[in-house]
Amino acid sequence: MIERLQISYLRNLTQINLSSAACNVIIGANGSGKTSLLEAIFLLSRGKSFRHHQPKRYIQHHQNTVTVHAKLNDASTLAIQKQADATTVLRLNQTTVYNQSILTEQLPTLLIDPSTMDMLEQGSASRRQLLDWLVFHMKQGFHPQWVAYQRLLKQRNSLLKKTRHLTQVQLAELKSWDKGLSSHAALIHHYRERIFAEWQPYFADSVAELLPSYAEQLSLSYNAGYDTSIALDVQLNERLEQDLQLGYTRIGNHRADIHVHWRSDDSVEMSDKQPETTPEAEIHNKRPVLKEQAANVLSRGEKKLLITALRLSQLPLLLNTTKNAEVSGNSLQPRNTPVVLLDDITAELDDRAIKILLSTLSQLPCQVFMTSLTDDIVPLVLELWSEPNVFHVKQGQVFFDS
Ligand SMILES: Nc1ncnc2c1ncn2[C@@H]1O[C@H](COP(=O)(O)OP(=O)(O)OP(=O)(O)O)[C@@H](O)[C@H]1O
Repeated sequence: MIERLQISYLRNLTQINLSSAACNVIIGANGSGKTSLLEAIFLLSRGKSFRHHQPKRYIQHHQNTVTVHAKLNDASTLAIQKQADATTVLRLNQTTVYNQSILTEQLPTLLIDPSTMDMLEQGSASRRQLLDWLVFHMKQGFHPQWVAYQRLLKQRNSLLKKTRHLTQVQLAELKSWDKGLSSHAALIHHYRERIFAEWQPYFADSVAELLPSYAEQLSLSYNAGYDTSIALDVQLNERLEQDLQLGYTRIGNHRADIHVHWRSDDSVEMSDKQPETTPEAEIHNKRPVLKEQAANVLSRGEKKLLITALRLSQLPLLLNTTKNAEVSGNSLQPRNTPVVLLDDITAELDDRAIKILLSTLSQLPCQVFMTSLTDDIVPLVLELWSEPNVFHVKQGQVFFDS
């Protein structure tokens, strides 16, 4: 849990130094700097912003460096310093570390941002990251495999981009990369599949709470990104000509996806009208799998609830795993307390959903930072948490409401 947070030169936050509690409410007008505060915590945990990729966009104008420093309740300290050219320095307990994953592991951060509606409709990356966030924190072996896979994939893609006709030497090199990709792929899929199976009942529970009338209709599916019954290198070999034409690798773990499906009594009829071909069906040349995406059926408000359910359902699962917990007294306590960032939920969710979300969070051993335009949320927070911290943000200055 973050006890003290220091931020220098992040957007309009010049010098911030605050002490935090289990629940922290950040109230401020539009443009005051509330979201930047959440962005700072996310940056420390993940090494990137959830709003912009380029550091020069979030480093304060006329400054070269942004710094975020946190002291956790176990006295450990974490720090990130980023320059406009993306040069990054990371520190754990004042010692420089070279992998962001070390800080990510110390400070698991979950952003519940129901405004990100495109998550259901657009490319697979954000849905895949949703699953990978869980797998990273729950399966120790996952990250090294993922890093090794990405490295080989990058090499393969740059070769495919460079030429459409491989020399014998290049072909031999590519085949050795494919062997490596194949063995990493099998493990990555294995970890993802396991965690996905564990996640499903938690997702069903969250849907039952947040979207009770659709509890029967909504379900998740996981697509590995390739046909997992055949070794990836065999399939890559078969598709080599196509990949050379495309200039990139079309199948593999990097194409994995999570879908939310909608099933109704007339789902066959609905599906027949809008058939969806999954990559696996395409690879096999099988009959297309007919499915209806929940995003095609749900209203805007319901999609927000669904995105909230997807994220919220991850927390109890993470907290229930032994890798992330240790015995303290008679109970299991999380080793690294997850930090939940809630951005402007009062503008995105109705009162019922806010109540469910906050009461669920208040019962979990996690730390919460939430932003709000007004202090209407404070009475509910006071009901649910014993000693929340309330901050007011005005033009980049943070004031503690004692
Ligand atoms: N690189 C930058 N340097 C300085 N100020 C910036 C920079 N980028 C954005 N800002 C300003 O920082 C302020 C804080 O923005 P932020 O998004 O954190 O506000 P917010 O309180 O969350 O607002 P809203 O409720 O509208 O989302 C804005 O006024 C914005 O114009």
